[in-house]
Amino acid sequence: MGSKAKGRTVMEVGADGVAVITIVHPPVNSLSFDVLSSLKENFDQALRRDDVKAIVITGASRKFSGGFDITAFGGIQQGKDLPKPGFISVEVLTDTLEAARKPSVAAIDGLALGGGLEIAMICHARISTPTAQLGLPELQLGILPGFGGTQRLPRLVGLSKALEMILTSKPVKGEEACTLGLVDAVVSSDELLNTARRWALDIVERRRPWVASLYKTDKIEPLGEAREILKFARDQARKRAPNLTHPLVCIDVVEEGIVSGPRAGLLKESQASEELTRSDTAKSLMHIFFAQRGTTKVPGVTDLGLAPRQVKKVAILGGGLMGSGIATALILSNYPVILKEVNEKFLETGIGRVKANLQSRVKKGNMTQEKFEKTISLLKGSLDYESFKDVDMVIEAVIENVSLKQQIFADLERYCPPHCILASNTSTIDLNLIGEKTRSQDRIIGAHFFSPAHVMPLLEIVRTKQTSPQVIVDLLNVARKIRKTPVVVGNCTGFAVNRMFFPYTQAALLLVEHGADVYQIDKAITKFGMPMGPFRLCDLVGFGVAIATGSQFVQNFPERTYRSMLIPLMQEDKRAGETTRKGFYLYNDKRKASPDPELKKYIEKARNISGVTIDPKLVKLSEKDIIEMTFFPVVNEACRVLAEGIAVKAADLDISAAMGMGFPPYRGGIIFWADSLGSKYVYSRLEEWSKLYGDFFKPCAYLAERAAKGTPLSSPLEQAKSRL
Ligand SMILES: C[C@H](O)CC(=O)SCCNC(=O)CCNC(=O)[C@H](O)C(C)(C)COP(=O)(O)OP(=O)(O)OC[C@H]1O[C@@H](n2cnc3c(N)ncnc32)[C@H](O)[C@@H]1OP(=O)(O)O
Repeated sequence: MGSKAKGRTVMEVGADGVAVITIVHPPVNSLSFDVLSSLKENFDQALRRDDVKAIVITGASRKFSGGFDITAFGGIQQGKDLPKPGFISVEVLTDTLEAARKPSVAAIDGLALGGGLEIAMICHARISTPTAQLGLPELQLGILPGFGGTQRLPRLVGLSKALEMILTSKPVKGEEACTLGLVDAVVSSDELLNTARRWALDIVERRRPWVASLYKTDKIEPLGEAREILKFARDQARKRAPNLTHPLVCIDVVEEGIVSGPRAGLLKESQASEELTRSDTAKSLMHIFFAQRGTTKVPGVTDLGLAPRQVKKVAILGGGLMGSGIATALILSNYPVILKEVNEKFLETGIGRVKANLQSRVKKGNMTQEKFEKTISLLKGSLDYESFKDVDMVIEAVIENVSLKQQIFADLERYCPPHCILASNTSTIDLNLIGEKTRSQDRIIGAHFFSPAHVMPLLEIVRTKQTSPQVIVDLLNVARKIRKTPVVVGNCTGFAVNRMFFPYTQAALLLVEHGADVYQIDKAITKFGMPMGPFRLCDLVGFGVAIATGSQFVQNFPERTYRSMLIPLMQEDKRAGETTRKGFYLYNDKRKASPDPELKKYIEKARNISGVTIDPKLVKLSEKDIIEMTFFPVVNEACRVLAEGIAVKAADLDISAAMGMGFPPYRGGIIFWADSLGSKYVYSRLEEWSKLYGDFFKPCAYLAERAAKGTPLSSPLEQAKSRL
C-alpha cells in the first residue's frame, strides 16, 4: 500500500490451503477504490496460487465492512474517479469473484452494510456472528445498492423481505439473517474464522453446496406474485416519501432483474447508480450524513484531549411533559434517575407519564414486559434534595420562569456534589441569568431537548462563555449514550433552533395578514417536505406556548419582529389549538384537522389592528413563492446565528433544522438548501420583500456580504470575516 492509499486488503494463506483476505480500512473498513483494487489484486493472486484451494473474506477489528467509502462519492459527483459503468459490479465482483473457480466464504462480524454486504453476497457462503448487522442502507444516502445488492438480496431472502430491507434501510442481526437465508451459519466471534475456513474447504470437497447467489431462483416469488409485491412496494414508497424518486428507481431496478434476468438487472443497477449518485438528493443526504457526524467535533472543546467523566446517576427536576420525556430517554439507556417534584400529586403524575411512555413501547411490541419492569425500576421519585448528594448530573425541566430557575440553581449548588453538571432544559432563557445566583457558572450548561424528549433525535447543548470544556465533553458523551445527535451552540435568546423557528411562524402570519390563505400555506410547506405547515404546528404546540416563546423574541429582536394579533385574538376566544379542538383548524374526536371558514373573521380583525391592506400579489402566491417567503427569513436568521458565532459551523445548523424543525433532510438542511439556490438569489428576494413589506425581511449583513461576493453561506466564518 502506498503511504497515501486509503485502506487495503491483506492476504494470508494458511497451511490448510485457505487464503484469508482481510479488509483493513479503519474505522469501519469502508470500501475505497484502493480497498477494492487491493481486493481484486489479492483475489487474482489467490486464484493464481496453486497452494490456495479456497478463499475467506473478512474485515479487520471485528467489522466486516461499513460499505462503499462515502467520501469517494464527492469525486464521483464531480466527474472524477469514475470507473466505467458496471466495471466494479459486473467485471470485478460478478465475473471475477463470484465466477471464480475457487470458492469464497464471507466471515462476518460487526457490520456488513451496503457494499460490504454486497461483497459478502458475492461469496459462495456466509458465516456471521449473532451480533453482526447486515443491511443495505444505501437509500438513506439517496442512492441504491450498486454492487449487485438489488439482484442478490431478493434471490437470497425473497423479494418481499429484500424490498423491506432495502426500502427501510434497516439491517438485520445474525440470527435473523440466518433464518432468512442471508447467512448460512451463526457462530461466536472466536469461532468465526475457523468455521469459515472449514466451510470453504467443504465447498471445495463438495460437502457443502457451491452457490452463486446471482443465479439462485428458489426464493424468488412467481412472476404474478412478484408483480403484486412490487406494486405494493411502490405504493408504500410513494406514500412514505412523495418527493423522493430514488426508492422508485430502485424498485424498477429490482423488477428488471425479476423480469429480464439478473444480468440485465445488474446493468440497469449500474446505470441507475451512476445517475442517482449525481442527483441533488444524494448530494443533500450525503451532506447530512457527514454533518451529523461532524456535530461532535467542537473546536476548542473536543480537540483538547479531555476524556468524558462517567455519569452514573442523574436527577431531573420537574415531571411535566419535558421532564418525564427526558427521564424516559435516560432510563431507556440504563441511567438511574431521580425525578423530583414539588408534591406527591405532581410526582405521581410525572412517574405516570414515564410509565405511559414505556408502556406505549410495550403495546407496540418494541419492549417486553420484563424489560419494562427493569427499566422503570431505574426511576426513583423524590420531593426533596436529600438524594441529590451523589448525582453526577442534574437536568432542570421546570416551567420557564427566571426567578424560579434562579432559586433552583442556588439550591442545587448547595445540595449537589461539586463535580455535578448543572443543566437546564430551558428553550429560550439566557443561561447566565439562570446561574446568576450561584458561583458554579463553569458547570452550568443547557440541555435543550425537543418534545417528546424520548423520541426526538436532537439535543441542543448550550454553553455560556464560562461553561467548562469538560462539562461539554461529558454532556456530549451522555448524548451519545442516549442516542441523540447533539449540536453545541452558544447562549442567546432561543439558541439556534428556536431562533430559526421564530421567523418561520412570523412569515406565515405576515403572509396571511397580507391576504395569503392559511391552508394554502400549510399545503405548500407540507408538499415541500416539512412534516406539517406552520399553522398546523401552532395548533399542535398550543397557542399558550406559541405566545410565550413569541414574546421572548418580540422583546429581544423588536426590529425584525412582525407583530400580529391573530393568535392572541383567537386565544381570547378560547381557540388555543388542538387541545381546545379549535385553532387554525377544527379537530374531530380522532384529532383529524379540517379547515374552518370562521377563521376569516379573526384574520380580518388582526389585519385591522396591524393596519395592513390585502396585497393582490400575495393572495395568488405560487407554491414556490410561499416556500421562499417562509423559509428565506429562516435562512436570514440562520445567517445571523452563524455570524454571531452561536453555531460553530453551517452544517450544525443544517442538522438543527433537519432534526429540530423537521426540515427535509433530502434538501440537505437550511443553509445547504439556500446555497443550492445561491446567496445572491436569497439576498435579492429578501431585499425586494423588505422594501414592500418591511424590516422583517431585511437581509442581515452576513447574507448581504456573501451575496455581494457570490460566496456560499456555508463557507467558514473566518473567510467571511476576512472580507468584512
Ligand atoms: C455501492 C454501494 O452499494 C454503495 C454503498 O455501500 S454506500 C455506503 C453504505 N453504507 C452505509 O450507508 C453505512 C454508513 N455508516 C453508518 O451507518 C455508520 O457509520 C456505521 C453503522 C457504519 C458505524 O456507526 P458508528 O459506530 O456510530 O460510527 P460513526 O460515527 O457513524 O462512523 C465512524 C466514522 O466512520 C465514518 N464512516 C462510516 N461509514 C462510512 C462509509 N461507508 N464510508 C466512509 N466513512 C464512513 C464516519 O463518517 C465516521 O467518521 P468520523 O469519525 O471522521 O466522523
